[in-house]
Amino acid sequence: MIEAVGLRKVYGKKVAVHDLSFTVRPGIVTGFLGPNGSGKSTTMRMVVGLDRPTAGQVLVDGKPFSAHRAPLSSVGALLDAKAVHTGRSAYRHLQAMAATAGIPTSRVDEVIDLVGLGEVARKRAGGFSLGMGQRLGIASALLGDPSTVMFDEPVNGLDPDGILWIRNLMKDLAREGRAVFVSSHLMSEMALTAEHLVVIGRGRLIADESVRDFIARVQPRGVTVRSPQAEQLRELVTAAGGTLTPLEDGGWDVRGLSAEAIGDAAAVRGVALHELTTVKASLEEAFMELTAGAVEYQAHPTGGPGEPVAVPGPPARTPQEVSR
Ligand SMILES: Nc1ncnc2c1ncn2[C@@H]1O[C@H](COP(=O)(O)OP(=O)(O)OP(=O)(O)O)[C@@H](O)[C@H]1O
Repeated sequence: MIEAVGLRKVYGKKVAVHDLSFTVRPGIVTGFLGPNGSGKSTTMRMVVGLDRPTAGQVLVDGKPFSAHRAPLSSVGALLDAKAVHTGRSAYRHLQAMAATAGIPTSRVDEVIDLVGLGEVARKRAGGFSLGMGQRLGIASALLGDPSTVMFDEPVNGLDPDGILWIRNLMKDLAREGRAVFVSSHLMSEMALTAEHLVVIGRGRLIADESVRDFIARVQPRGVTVRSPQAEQLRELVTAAGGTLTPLEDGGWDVRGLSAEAIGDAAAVRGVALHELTTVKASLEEAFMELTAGAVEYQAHPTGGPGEPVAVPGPPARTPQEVSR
């Protein structure tokens, strides 16, 4: 478990983290989100004592990381996967770490199996692919069987198999009762992995709540309605002040009315409905909306011919958004 209380970090004139308080609880995956430069890495480094807070404190299982007798058993961190690339084999690298921390060698074999590096464990880790390096970084993080794991951008640059593997691993680690804290830029991935979110912008807390509550803070994207009585549906929606746009598969996207209002109006007029679904915003849409004022390095549209415009438009609706 991680508890940050009034955490602050100043580099010269730059306030990287402002009075940040949040809790990462055991048994769930907590996603750590924020635009570039918002202070995620700085915060994670403070958790494991790699950066000293200017003010406030961060506790792991009730005490500072430095006060733990067996730090590798309190927090296992993957902060920079490249940092574990070495001239040694993966096995020797983990064995050296284990020896330093008083961890039995049998645990080295366990974590090598756990991350699926068995076949290459005796090869020089410096020659590893990004995905293999990531697995070795995770093996290092898990070596001490820690109660808390913390991963900074663990799926960066990985192929779909690697991403799926890390997603399942994080969920399994949480199911085992560990606190799992993970940062990522990939919103669709976070939506599939995290149950809870800590969201920051310019070093300040924007949200510390469930993914569901975070998404519920923004307006739904409309209501999908399907009816065999299309004409009557159109009339009743228009009469109630809503607008309809036909969907490719025969349904309607209704704006300006809630699902309840449409359902009630249809019931009064005896119009059958085969579908009535509120379309929630995706995590990405909610994130864009709620962090809009907190983007450190904003790209501005230049308007020049052929110039890419960096401000994102609303993404197309996906089945995932409908079902969330
Ligand atoms: N050692 C340092 N010295 C000076 N400024 C720093 C240092 N480390 C980070 N910063 C600044 O603090 C702010 C937060 O940086 P940090 O790397 O924590 O953000 P981040 O959310 O992890 O960003 P990203 O998503 O791009 O990795 C940035 O403005 C960064 O430039």
